Amino acid sequence: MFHILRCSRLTQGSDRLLRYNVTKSRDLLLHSSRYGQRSRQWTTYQSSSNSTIIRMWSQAQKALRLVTRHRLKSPRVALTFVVGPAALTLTAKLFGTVAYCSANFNNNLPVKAQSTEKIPEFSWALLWEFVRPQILALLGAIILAFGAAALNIQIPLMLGDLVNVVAQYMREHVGNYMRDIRAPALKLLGLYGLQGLLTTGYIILLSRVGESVAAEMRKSLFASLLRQDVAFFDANKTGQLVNRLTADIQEFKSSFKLVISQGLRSVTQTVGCFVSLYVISPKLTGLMVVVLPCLVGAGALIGSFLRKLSRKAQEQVSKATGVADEALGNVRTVRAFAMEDRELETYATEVEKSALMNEALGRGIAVFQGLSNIVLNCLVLGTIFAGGSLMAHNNMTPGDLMSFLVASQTVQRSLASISILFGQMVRGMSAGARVFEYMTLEPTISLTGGRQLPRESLTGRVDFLNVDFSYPTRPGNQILKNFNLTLPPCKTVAIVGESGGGKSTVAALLERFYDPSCGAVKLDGLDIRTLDPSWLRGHVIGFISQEPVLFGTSVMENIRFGKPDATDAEVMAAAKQANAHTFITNFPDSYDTVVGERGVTLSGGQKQRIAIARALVKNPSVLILDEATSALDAESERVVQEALDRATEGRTVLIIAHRLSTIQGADLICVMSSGRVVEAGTHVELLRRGGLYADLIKRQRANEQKH
Ligand SMILES: Nc1ncnc2c1ncn2[C@@H]1O[C@H](COP(=O)(O)OP(=O)(O)OP(=O)(O)O)[C@@H](O)[C@H]1O
Repeated sequence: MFHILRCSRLTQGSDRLLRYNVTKSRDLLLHSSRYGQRSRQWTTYQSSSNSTIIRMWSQAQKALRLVTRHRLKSPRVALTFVVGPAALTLTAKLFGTVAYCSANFNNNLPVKAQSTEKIPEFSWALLWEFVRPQILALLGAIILAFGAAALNIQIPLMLGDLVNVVAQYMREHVGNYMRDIRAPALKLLGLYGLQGLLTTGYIILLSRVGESVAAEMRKSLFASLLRQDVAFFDANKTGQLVNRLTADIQEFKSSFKLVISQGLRSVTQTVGCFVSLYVISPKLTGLMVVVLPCLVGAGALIGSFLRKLSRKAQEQVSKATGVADEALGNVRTVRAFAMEDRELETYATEVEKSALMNEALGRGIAVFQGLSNIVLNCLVLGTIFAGGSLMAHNNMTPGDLMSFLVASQTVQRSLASISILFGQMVRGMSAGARVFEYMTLEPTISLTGGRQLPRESLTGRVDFLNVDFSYPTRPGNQILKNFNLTLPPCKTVAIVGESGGGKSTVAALLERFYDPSCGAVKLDGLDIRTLDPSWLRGHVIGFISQEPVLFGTSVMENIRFGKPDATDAEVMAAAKQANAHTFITNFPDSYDTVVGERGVTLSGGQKQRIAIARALVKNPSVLILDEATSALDAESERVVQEALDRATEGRTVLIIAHRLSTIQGADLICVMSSGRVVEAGTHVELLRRGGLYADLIKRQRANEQKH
């Protein structure tokens, strides 16, 4: 029965592990679930230990009844009947649980935490900044946890007193059993009650501290991430950044809480119970001091082997999850190519590999547990033999032996938990260090600071003067070389040229997403590096891209994104200018229509017109259109083009174009090649010149005729 129970718990453990990994890609779920698992496991571990003591006591009572019935008065026999079976159950159960928990705890290590990626340094000073506002609650939690641990040291001694009363009554059959047992029993009960209260108190306080520290860390990290340069996001994957915001902070919070509560408790109990053990029986304690380190060492060896197995299994599960994540994320492409079966096959292969690895891990855990049970039962038997011999020579009472066994279990349990907590602390500090790394990162282009020009006097003239530029992620690849271009106020300038020639890069420099390595970008004759970047992006420049990104909120909120304090009337005026008002008001919820994730419920043309309204609501002096109509069909293009023509009136406009038909009316067309402008003029002038532009037009017309 015991074995079946254990097996079922093992299976549950693997299932949980698998579920946990399957949700890995969904960071938020993963981490709440991971924490859930950890606290569940910890509770299992704790409650099973506590229930073991209760079970031990009830078994001892059963044995006592047996002894009384058979009038067995010899202490040796009493020992065998009373303490022996109970202690055997206790130790087997306790260490079985410890083995299970240690193995399973390690199963749940995040792959990332074990990977070989460079780990930044942990900053205690920064942690202090977050903990300081909660210092009173934290001190309160520490005091309560310390009190609970101190009481736990008393429990074995009081259990011993209780057993001594029982044993004496059995031996002598004098006195009033109920009267004699009442005082120690009530004392023990009071102790349990007080310990329960202290435990509740410190868990509540610690959870308050943990949650508030984690929330502040999240806010601070998110604020720091939002401040970073665009180049930072070129170099770091969004998933990894979100991971720091969720997984790492969750890991740090769990470790912080566990290390303070359980760590303090375990260390206090280990030291306290060890002193108790020595006071009860120095000889037996000496024996334990010799044997215990050998067992702990052997356990650590097997544990490290299991950890390696666990890591491999988890990496495999992550791989399988990656396949599912990609297929589900790109389900339209999978459907369009009818690749469902192939995706399923790939996923199934990866899942089967991970199942095999987890099975091997399960076998390893089973062997570990089996061995632990055997060794620990032998240990208890040894203690009983040695203790029995001491009792036979009247050097120990049954109560002392009971106290010794319970206290030694507390020591073993505390040692096991310290070893687990040590690993947890290392992981927590690594996670914290990763969080602090980005929290302290200073962007090279700050969000604010610099001049803001009066709106009335702003002409909107833009100059690119001798600009050289390479992307920070590819410093060896120079995109712009001595690039010069002027956008005269209220004129439309189009840039055309080969794909990858650097047209969008010009727009990115104007928005000051990057700074040129040489030369300058000027607005109204002022280097934009001297201007306030938030003012520049928020008030001066409007940007409409080929694939507009909308947020999953209402149409109203999406347009207002361009100017948070815009009134409803301003939003509607912008929508009218963008040819969007009619289709928006045709929706049943009008401007309150929720557009779905990234605007998935709208057509391409509708999305684009909302994006135009979003750009127009801030009434920008300079408008950048990056291939704004190239993703649309002919009818949508016509409607959007109409909106754009209206939107560009009275502004300086930079059009980045592929389809040359849309820019023929531009005041100036610049042809880019090898990172610089090689031809410039109007459509007619350039055609007449018969250079690169004329070639591009010819090629495009030929292509159109072919189709
Ligand atoms: N964030 C980035 N990090 C590194 N390199 C980049 C980045 N963005 C673009 N590039 C590179 O810079 C070069 C110019 O890209 P850009 O997008 O400016 O070209 P483009 O002329 O707009 O191209 P297309 O017409 O195809 O959109 C390309 O070689 C591209 O690979």
